[in-house]
Amino acid sequence: MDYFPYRDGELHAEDAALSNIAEQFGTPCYVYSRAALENAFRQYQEALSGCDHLICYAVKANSNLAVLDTLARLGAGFDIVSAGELERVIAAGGEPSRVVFSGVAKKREEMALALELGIACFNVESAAELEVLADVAGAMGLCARISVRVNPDVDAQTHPYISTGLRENKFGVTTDEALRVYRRAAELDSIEVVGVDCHIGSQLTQISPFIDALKRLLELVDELEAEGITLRHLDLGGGLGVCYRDEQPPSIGDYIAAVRATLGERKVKLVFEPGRSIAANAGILLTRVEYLKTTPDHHFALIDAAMNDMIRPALYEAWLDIRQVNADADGHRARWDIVGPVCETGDFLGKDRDLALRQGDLLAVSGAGAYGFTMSSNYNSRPRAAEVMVEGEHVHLVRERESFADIIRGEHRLPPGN
Ligand SMILES: Cc1ncc(COP(=O)(O)O)c(C=O)c1O
Ligand SMILES: N[C@@H](CCCC[NH3+])C(=O)O
Repeated sequence: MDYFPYRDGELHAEDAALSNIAEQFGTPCYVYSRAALENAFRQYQEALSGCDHLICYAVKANSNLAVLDTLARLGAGFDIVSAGELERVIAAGGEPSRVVFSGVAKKREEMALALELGIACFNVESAAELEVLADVAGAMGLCARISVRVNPDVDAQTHPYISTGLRENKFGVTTDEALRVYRRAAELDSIEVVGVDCHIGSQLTQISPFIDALKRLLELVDELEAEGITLRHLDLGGGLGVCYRDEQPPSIGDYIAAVRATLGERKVKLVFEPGRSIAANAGILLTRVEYLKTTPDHHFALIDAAMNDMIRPALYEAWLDIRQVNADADGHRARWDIVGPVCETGDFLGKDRDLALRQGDLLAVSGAGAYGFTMSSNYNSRPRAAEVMVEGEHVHLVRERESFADIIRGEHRLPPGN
């Protein structure tokens, strides 16, 4: 199902014409399809039917309240990495009892908030964190449910910046260290051991690294069981890739089926933390060509979106498809570099794209629903983009474009006379 189809020569989001959205809300603007989000989430649900599970959407991928609300209504849990993400989940109507808390450097006050709200589980990433958590929970007279994040040392075969399950990465603990952390956790009154987790990286396009990681976790589960420490859930993290260009990631169904087959008859609750595979292809970034400029070496299309709006191409050399909203455009056909207004040579959204462009044309950057807006910034004092969510032909403004007042909120000049 294509949630961003061409109809009568014009690109739409579901049944809403992108040109109307640009007219009404301006550009740059993130446009999300509610149906696409729901469809991806339901694929996880269907693949996990008949099996005790919790699908904790990774809030960092796209934390807009409307996105969280959409998923919460389908029964999603949430994977968070900060108190701010937890507050967002609550603000969107999510259930704290379905939240897992990942992150290598949780602060005491973040732990306290999560304990007060009664989250499902802390994914503990070090022995030192366990001690602090036990102390915070003890002082509150509460018990913290924990899982230990294991770094299984498997190669996720993805971009090095988004690979997290190798020995040299900062995430989690080795399996040997995990045994020690679990033994210590079992001794602490304010800690309840409930699970084990890992997250080996993002944008994985093969199943085998997931299965290798799972097998290592299962060995650990058995070792712990032999010591009398029983785990109730197994959290494989997120990481399933999507097709941005020509990648062929496994389908959600095939991935989950492979996990279930590896588990066999074991009775353990399965937890997943998908982000990208739910949100990436549910969003586009709508932008307008401000100017065209041809130099001796290059054709540049200067657009009104920039690396501050979508940093993935600059940060990971990520490739995102760029389509013309008007399919019948009869502009200047050339191989264009699609670049933004920011004063950095790395400010590009695409290079060498075969398009027929005119000044004023609208472009849609695909695969922008995950790690798009959430990684945006105010660099160059640019207001962050508006976000809209489409439902059929209805378009809801789900985040207003920032104003200059928003940008300088909280800043102060020096006191007069100094
Ligand atoms: C702990 C954890 N869980 C889940 C995710 C979501 O990953 P993805 O968006 O690749 O599914 C991430 C980000 O990579 C993460 O760090
Ligand atoms: N931000 C990354 C994904 C990292 C996920 C965080 N562990 C991306 O855009 O691909």
